[in-house]
Amino acid sequence: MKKGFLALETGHIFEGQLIGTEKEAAGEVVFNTSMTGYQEIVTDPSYAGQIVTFCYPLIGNYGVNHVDNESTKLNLSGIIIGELCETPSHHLSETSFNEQLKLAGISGLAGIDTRSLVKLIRAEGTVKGHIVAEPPQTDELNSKPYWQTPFMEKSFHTFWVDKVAGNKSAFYQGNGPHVVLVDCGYKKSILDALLNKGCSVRVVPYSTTFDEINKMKPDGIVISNGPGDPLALSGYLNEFKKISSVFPTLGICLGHQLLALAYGATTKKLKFGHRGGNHPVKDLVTGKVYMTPQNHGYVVTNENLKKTGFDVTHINVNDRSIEGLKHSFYPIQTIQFHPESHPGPSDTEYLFQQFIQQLVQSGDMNYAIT
Ligand SMILES: NC(=O)CC[C@H](N)C(=O)O
Repeated sequence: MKKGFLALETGHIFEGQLIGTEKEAAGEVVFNTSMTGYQEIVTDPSYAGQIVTFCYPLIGNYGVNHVDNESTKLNLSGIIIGELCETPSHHLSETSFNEQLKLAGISGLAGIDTRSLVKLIRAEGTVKGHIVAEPPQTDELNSKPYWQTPFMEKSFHTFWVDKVAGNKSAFYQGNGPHVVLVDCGYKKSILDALLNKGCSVRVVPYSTTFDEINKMKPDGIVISNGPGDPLALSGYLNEFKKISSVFPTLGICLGHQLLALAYGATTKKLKFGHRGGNHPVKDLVTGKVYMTPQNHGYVVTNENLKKTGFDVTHINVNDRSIEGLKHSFYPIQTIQFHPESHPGPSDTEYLFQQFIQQLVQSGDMNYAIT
């Protein structure tokens, strides 16, 4: 394997071996603490613009299959791992992780001391990084243009430029409530969670207007997860507000942030984000704490929240940040974490159940939730 380097905005350089397509890559360097689920992570659209460091030391050991992809593409900019396993063992495995990276045109580095990299990110905050074949010169490392790309500010729109060509609205017939899934870069597991409960689901792009959605006569709306800074969608907030003030709405991750912004809340960037499979979240209504899968760099803040009509329903037990909101007047529930899991625990799947129950009741439907 060829030598390769991770150069960080802080001036630190890590040496490892190039994997995947062995091309140069750049992005915001983040870390994920999940012990399994690398296939779901690399295919989760929310990582667009980011280089993901896997904290778990061995990656690739159970290979890659055709059922666990969260989207049809690998959306992240690169990956960083400790040890790459090239001899996977799993009854579903069809190819190796390295092969998957190559086919998708994604580069990465193996043999990196991920523990010290993660400690650095925790101390310095999320940093920009370049995966390169030659160690960069000091003057390059110190030059502003090298670090100028605003990965997170532009990742949503860059992701959609790539996606639009192959993405059409789709309809999936079920025998339950009709849900419009507003696609901001949705994970397949969100669609599956709704379909498994019998819903009919229409997937529409994030730019679909209230009038267009109204004509579809949905029973409810789910606004999905997605990449980048939620403020990149400022131009669409009015429509999200109109849609959610008429139809029962569930917002997940980016969808949660967008609904909060639409009603006048603010968002900020976390120092190093929440990405992993065991983030404890307290449901303030029941007092129960759930383990949740998470993947986000931005959060809704308490500032202005009173004026929005939203009440906090869930908080993060580690840093007390906002994890869920419910509107006091409109039927809107939003959550910062991922009830659809994949990867991670499905303890909060009950939120889909609650949402669908609400649609059934408001639509006066004769339908049993599975
Ligand atoms: N998973 C998501 O939807 C992430 C939302 C947003 N891009 C963030 O990083 O905070």
